Amino acid sequence: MFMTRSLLYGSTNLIPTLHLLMASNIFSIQFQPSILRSTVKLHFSTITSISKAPRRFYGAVRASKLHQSRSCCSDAVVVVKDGKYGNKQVISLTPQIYDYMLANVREPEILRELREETASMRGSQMQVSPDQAQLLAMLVQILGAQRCIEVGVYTGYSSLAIALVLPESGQLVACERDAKSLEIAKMYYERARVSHKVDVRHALAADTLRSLIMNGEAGSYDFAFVDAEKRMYHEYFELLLQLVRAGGVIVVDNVLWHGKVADPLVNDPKTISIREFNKNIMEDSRVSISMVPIGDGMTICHKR
Ligand SMILES: C[S@@+](CC[C@H](N)C(=O)[O-])C[C@H]1O[C@@H](n2cnc3c(N)ncnc32)[C@H](O)[C@@H]1O
Repeated sequence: MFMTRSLLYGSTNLIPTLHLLMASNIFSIQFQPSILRSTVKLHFSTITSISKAPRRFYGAVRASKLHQSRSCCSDAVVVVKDGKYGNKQVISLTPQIYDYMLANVREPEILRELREETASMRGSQMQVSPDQAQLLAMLVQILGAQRCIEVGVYTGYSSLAIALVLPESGQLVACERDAKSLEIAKMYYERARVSHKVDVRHALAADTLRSLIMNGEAGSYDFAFVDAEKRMYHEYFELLLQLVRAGGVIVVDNVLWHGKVADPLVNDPKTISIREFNKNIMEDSRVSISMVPIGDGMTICHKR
């Protein structure tokens, strides 16, 4: 069983929140006792029929009363009761369903090895999950990206997933402030024979992004992934918006922040920063957006 960060954080932070929301009748989801016992693997929720559902619907999921359907997997399927949208069904990821999903991820062997080697390391819950890495790699491939930036490398799981699908002439600028975790990342770039595609920048990410702009590289990148300091999301995004070309993509991780962004009682600086980021991006006509409930939530921003 993979322990993604969203699953882990769900255990400690979401239960009180869920109880609170249930008490306030904002929504009700009945968890199986067995699920509660293994709450380390409780996942917030995710949505099926993304292509069919109107974007507004996702807001309705958060705001309206949710009623659990009585089905064979009654802890999984949630029916949204809302006159405007009909009785839409969304799925709440259980450990069983998430296991199933992960069993359907094509994780390259070298990524599996990196994940397993770093699993016991401090901060390993920060790593993107295999399903997230697969989505990032696919976006890079769909874009035909040559030039990418990652903000927040850690031991290199997501950057390696990107580098593996870049063409031989491709470049990934990998921004990380922690030298120790970069050593592991570099070792795996070597092992995967992608070192020539990765330009490692050991510095504060915002400084690196500013230096790229100063170097005349604005508008020359196809893809960027943001996964570093949460209080800097606004700044990273503004800098990356300069660096990415029209038609390019910026993916921002942790936009659901273990569910805390949806809880008005949580107001620590990181939560406020991500909540503000989410609010601002909704009104930002420079990009089209899609918030995807994968991992801890990722927003895909397409620059116009
Ligand atoms: C969530 S982890 C990145 C996980 C990585 N994307 C992966 O999948 O393995 C965030 C990383 O950002 C780095 N970081 C935090 N603030 C930073 C900053 N201001 N500049 C550069 N790196 C930073 C941390 O050291 C940490 O390694």
